[in-house]
Order: sequence, then C-alpha cells, then structure tokens
Amino acid sequence: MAGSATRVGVLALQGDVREHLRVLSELGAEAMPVRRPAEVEAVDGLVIPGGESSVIDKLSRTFGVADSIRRRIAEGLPVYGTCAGLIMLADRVLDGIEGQQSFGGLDVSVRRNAFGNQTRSFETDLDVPVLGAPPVHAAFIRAPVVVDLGEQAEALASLEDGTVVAVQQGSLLGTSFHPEVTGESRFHRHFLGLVAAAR
Ligand SMILES: NC(=O)CC[C@H](N)C(=O)O
Repeated sequence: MAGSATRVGVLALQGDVREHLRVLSELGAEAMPVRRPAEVEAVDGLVIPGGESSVIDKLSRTFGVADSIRRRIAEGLPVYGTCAGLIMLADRVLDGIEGQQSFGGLDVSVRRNAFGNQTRSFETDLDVPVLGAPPVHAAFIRAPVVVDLGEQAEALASLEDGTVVAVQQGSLLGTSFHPEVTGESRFHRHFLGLVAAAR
C-alpha cells in the first residue's frame, strides 16, 4: 500500500464526528465515518469523538462494532479518543451509568463528568511538551479526567493541580478535552504520526 493516503476512521455513532473529519482531512488524511465492522477493518487508525460515552457504548454494541474495535485495538490499531472517546478507551470507568462498558486498551482509570455538570465546562491553556510551544487552548465540556495510570501509560498534559488530562500508551492517545473544536490540530498531527509509524 506504499504511497496510498492514510485512512483514518471516525467512529460515527454519536458526537462531534464532523469536527474530527474536518481536522483529519485538512491534515491530508483520507478521513471517513465508520459505523460497521467492515469499515473498522478497513482503516489504519480510528478516532473516537467527544459526545456521550454511555450512548456511544450502547450504539457500538447495537451496531455490532464494539467487538471489532476491541479486537483491532488489541492488534495494535492506533486510536485517538477525545473526551467521551477517552472514556471509551479507558480500561476502567468510574462514575459510569449502570452496565456501561468501554472498549479499553488504555491502562488507566477515567472519572466521568469529573468537573460536574455542563455549567462547569471551561477553557484553559495547557502545556503539552510532546507538542512543543505554544500551549494548547483546551475546551473541557463535561470532561472526564484520568485518575490513575498504569505503568505503560504516559501523562502528556496535566492541569495546574496535577490532574492528568492527556495520556498516551503506545499507539493509543486520549485527551479529556476537544482539540477538534478549538482549531487545534497538533494532537491530530501527533496521532497521524502514530498511525504512520504503525502502518
Ligand atoms: N464532551 C464530552 O465528550 C463529554 C463526555 C460525557 N460527559 C460522557 O460521559 O461521555
């Protein structure tokens, strides 16, 4: 497949799918919405958008893609999850609704709605050493946080009080916030680097 464009899917069951498709396309990837197992098989990388993790969980099981995604993650598929997507990538979800499942892969615990309800949403500038200067302007919308990291998981960014809000483990990347809504493309660029390295 040398020379072909990198194909990156955006899980398109619920959430801010279009924003991710736009950023990925602008960066030169062949970006496509993904809903079915065959589509999961066809991509070189996958983005799980922000939205509502309990809904993404339910719909992914209803559409029969949850097991395909789990299997491809286990095989090393690069995946980037923002907000609800980070929750879907976490091995352990705290404060989920009853029976809520994640795809897992990231050896972290994530606490849903860690800052409270919608009125407690906020924006802030974050230092992200792996991305260099300037700081990332980050929007937190009913955001989760990472409350503990396994040995393989690396914190990429923290709030001033030390709360971890961006994490990477191998080809898996997760942020509590939404770069795709603040015109920030460096996380997606970093992710496309992980996808290229894994191809
Ligand atoms: N902006 C978001 O993606 C919010 C995540 C949402 N609170 C959830 O639990 O999935």
